[in-house]
Amino acid sequence: MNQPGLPGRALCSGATWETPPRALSIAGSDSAGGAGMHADLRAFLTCGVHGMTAVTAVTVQDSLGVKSFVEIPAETVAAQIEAVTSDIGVDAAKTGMLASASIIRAVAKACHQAGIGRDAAAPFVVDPVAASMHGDPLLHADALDALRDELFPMATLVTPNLDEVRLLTGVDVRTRDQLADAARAVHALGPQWTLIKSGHLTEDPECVDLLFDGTEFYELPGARFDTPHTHGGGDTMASAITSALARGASVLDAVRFGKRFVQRAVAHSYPLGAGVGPVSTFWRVSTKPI
Ligand SMILES: Nc1ncnc2c1ncn2[C@@H]1O[C@H](COP(=O)(O)OP(=O)(O)OP(=O)(O)O)[C@@H](O)[C@H]1O
Ligand SMILES: Cc1ncc(COP(=O)(O)O)c(N)n1
Repeated sequence: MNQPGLPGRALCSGATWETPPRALSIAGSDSAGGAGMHADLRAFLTCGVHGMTAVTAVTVQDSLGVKSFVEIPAETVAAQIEAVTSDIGVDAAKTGMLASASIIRAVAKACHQAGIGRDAAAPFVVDPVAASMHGDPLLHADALDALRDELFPMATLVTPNLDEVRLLTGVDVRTRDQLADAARAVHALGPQWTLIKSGHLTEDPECVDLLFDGTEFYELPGARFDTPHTHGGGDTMASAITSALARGASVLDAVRFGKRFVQRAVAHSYPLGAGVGPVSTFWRVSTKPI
């Protein structure tokens, strides 16, 4: 759904800027700046994509966990999606924290109307965020059915971690060779592609994620870095994938790019506060003196 942007605007000495691909994050905010829509916008920027947001919830969060959150009314979430997609357009979208069943239903309807989804013009990445890495819930327990029934069948790609796999399907993955069972069980919920992330297999010396299209399995190998600072890793990966999709990549290429991107982000993670620090995209931007 690449629509021509406004004509490039002359800045200085003949320079012009063209409208970059446009990606939409439907997610919660993280006051600590590590995860959620903050991570999404950083990944979009560093992947050369214009980022837009539909905020679903405002969390009170620091490096030690989520203290509380307030939800945005479902109709306001839908209105944000409607506003930006009808005026600006969208080349790919992703979801993160959705908080409640009513927000999920509103997102599904608004995305369908905006041409976002597996059978629509703009690819749709559903990251089924259920809890923070500290275990604080970010999704009401009664919203799982809505996630499974309304959103998964619309998704171009779903990207659960192993806790989310267990919540959604009951499959409990303890070793790498059980990832394929998890991928089959998640895939049965209706997405076009399924990516099972292996970050929580902490006994495994590597981080080998598994991608499945319903027929073929694709292993995504990667080193496991010895760092506790992986806050926002899932959001960063899903947003890098969404950026690549917005730029026209195939799902397989986009996921391979997302894996390389998050690997480097984990490798450059840093401590922050008294708890867990974020993965970093600083390696993609200039740190020259200002
Ligand atoms: N210590 C690590 N070293 C290298 N890669 C990692 C590490 N931890 C996670 N990853 C990778 O980061 C990506 C995110 O995986 P993970 O399973 O942690 O998702 P998540 O739980 O949704 O992330 P988040 O921490 O944001 O909740 C995957 O590609 C995973 O393999
Ligand atoms: C708003 C928001 N969205 C997502 C996460 C998950 O990230 P993590 O699992 O790294 O805590 C989070 N903590 N906050």
